[in-house]
Amino acid sequence: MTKLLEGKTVLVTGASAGIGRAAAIGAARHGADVAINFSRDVAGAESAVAEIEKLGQRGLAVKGDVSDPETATDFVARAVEAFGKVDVFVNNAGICPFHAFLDMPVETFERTMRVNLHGAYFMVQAAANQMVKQGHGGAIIAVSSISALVGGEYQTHYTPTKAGLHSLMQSTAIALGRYGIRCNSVLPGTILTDINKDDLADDEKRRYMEGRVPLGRLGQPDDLEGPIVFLASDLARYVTGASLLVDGGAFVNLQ
Ligand SMILES: NC(=O)C1=CN([C@@H]2O[C@H](COP(=O)(O)OP(=O)(O)OC[C@H]3O[C@@H](n4cnc5c(N)ncnc54)[C@H](O)[C@@H]3O)[C@@H](O)[C@H]2O)C=CC1
Ligand SMILES: C[C@H](O)[C@@H]1OC(=O)[C@H](O)[C@@H]1O
Repeated sequence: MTKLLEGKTVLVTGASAGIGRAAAIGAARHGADVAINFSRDVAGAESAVAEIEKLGQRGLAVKGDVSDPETATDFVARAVEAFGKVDVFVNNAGICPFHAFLDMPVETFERTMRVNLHGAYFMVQAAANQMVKQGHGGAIIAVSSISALVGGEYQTHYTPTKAGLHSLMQSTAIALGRYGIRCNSVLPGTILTDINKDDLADDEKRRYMEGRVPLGRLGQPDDLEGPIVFLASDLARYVTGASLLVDGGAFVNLQ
């Protein structure tokens, strides 16, 4: 297999499970040393690092809640201390506590904004500052969502954060292009992870969501591995400000 990220240092937020974990392990499989951020799941973080090391790469887990701006500078500083540089930053951490619109609790709305969007802003800023200091460019990838483009009845607090991430990548692509830093997003469809375990425990809902996908199945976390590695790699050297749907065709499936 051609390794696409040989010699690179990759940072991934929220990588103790799900899509972030798949991205981190995928980056290691492609030759990168990988630092992961995690919030609470120590066992998940340790096992992700163990998998990275099993692939012959260096791994590091740094604890921190991304809604706190200091987590961003700490994560980047710890990664640089361990690996000397940051080449790729993947903003993945996110929450989606499904809830109806009319009685959305203020704290659920604010927490979702703070984790998904404010956290991303400060993380991307910290990673970009490090890349600018290094002077040899870099790649930033945001795990946005198909929900950046379409709504969800129980996701009125969530979909604006995903549209915000998509927009953040477009604006940072402009702000950082002169430094050779590329900024793109992936837009996953429905991927089977902890974030939607309760929602999809309802068989009828799960069958409905599966039925919307032309490729005939819901996604798995490692379906994101290739698209994220590609955008991180030099194969995508002229790709910036772009977004890549990874949804089995769900978005285009009107009827
Ligand atoms: N699963 C899906 O269908 C889709 C997921 N996404 C996005 O993918 C990203 C990853 O989610 P999944 O892997 O699906 O779910 P997940 O629940 O397995 O992963 C979310 C990760 O974010 C971490 N996290 C949550 N709050 C955090 C905080 N305050 N600080 C640091 N880390 C925190 C969690 O610990 C977890 O590791 C999220 O941004 C989500 O919005 C986007 C589209 C579809
Ligand atoms: C959590 C949801 O299942 C998931 O999140 C998204 O961003 C997609 O829209 C899916 O609905």
